[in-house]
Amino acid sequence: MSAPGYFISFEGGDGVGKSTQARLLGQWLGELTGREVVLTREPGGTELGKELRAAVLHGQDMDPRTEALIYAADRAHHVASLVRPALERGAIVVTDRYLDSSVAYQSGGRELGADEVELISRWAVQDLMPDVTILLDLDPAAAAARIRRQHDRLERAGAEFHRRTREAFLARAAADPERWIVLDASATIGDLQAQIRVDVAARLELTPVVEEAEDTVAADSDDGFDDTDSAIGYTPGVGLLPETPTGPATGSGATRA
Ligand SMILES: Nc1ncnc2c1ncn2[C@@H]1O[C@H](COP(=O)(O)OP(=O)(O)O)[C@@H](O)[C@H]1O
Ligand SMILES: Cc1cn([C@H]2C[C@H](O)[C@@H](COP(=O)(O)OP(=O)(O)O)O2)c(=O)[nH]c1=O
Repeated sequence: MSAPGYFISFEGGDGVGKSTQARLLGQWLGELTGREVVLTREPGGTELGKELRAAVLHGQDMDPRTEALIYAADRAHHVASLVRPALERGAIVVTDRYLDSSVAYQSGGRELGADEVELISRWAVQDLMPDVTILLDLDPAAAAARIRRQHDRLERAGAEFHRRTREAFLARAAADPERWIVLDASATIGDLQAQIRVDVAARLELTPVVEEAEDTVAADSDDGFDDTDSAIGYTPGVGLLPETPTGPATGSGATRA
């Protein structure tokens, strides 16, 4: 039997806007459903994960298999100690990257076998997969221009690496349209968030309550993580909800069939 919570992942290249959108979605889903929301990320969603993140992003260079295993180890601990217990409590878990990043970066980017990379991670997490995965797709050069902090080891991997990674994400999404939502990340933060809310609510069979959701987007885009650069000016609450609500405007929460 599957856990009573919901598991949502954001995927895409570096700087496409995943952490910004994950934070906004998590905040809205909490208000909408009244459920606990756990906002997390890979690598580095746990204390041990922070050490693994530092090693893989800022440590010495390493061969692709070592890199793949560090991401898988981070994921195993993340799922066992944080994600699965939260889902079992009925929480909504929103993660900034998950297993699909390994397939895109370590297989698409580093050119290890896709099936092998997926197998390692599937083993690590005992096959726990997201209910919904949102791919924010953007030209890697445009995404890199959004990153104002110093680039890490993966971000320095080169244009061809990031082109392959983008293609791998798109191919993976095309192969499983029931799980994936693919969005053009060149849109504004507000327009993207509005679309994500509509799509996620539909996939998870949640009924958005527009009046209650309108006030939930804060101007502060700090995602709580220490090394992401996520400051941009925009008008809170403007353009963050669809013109036409997808569900009845009455009611006090969300329903799941
Ligand atoms: N849709 C967007 N348009 C323009 N800038 C954006 C957009 N989304 C995010 N940003 C900005 O781009 C930078 C990277 O965003 P972030 O959410 O940290 O991306 P990621 O988590 O994918 O690396 C931040 O400065 C953020 O404010
Ligand atoms: C989770 C994961 C991330 N990565 C890479 C992608 C990123 O370049 C880097 C760190 O992820 P992240 O902090 O999410 O980067 P960004 O905010 O720039 O998108 O690790 C992998 O190569 N494999 C993985 O399995």
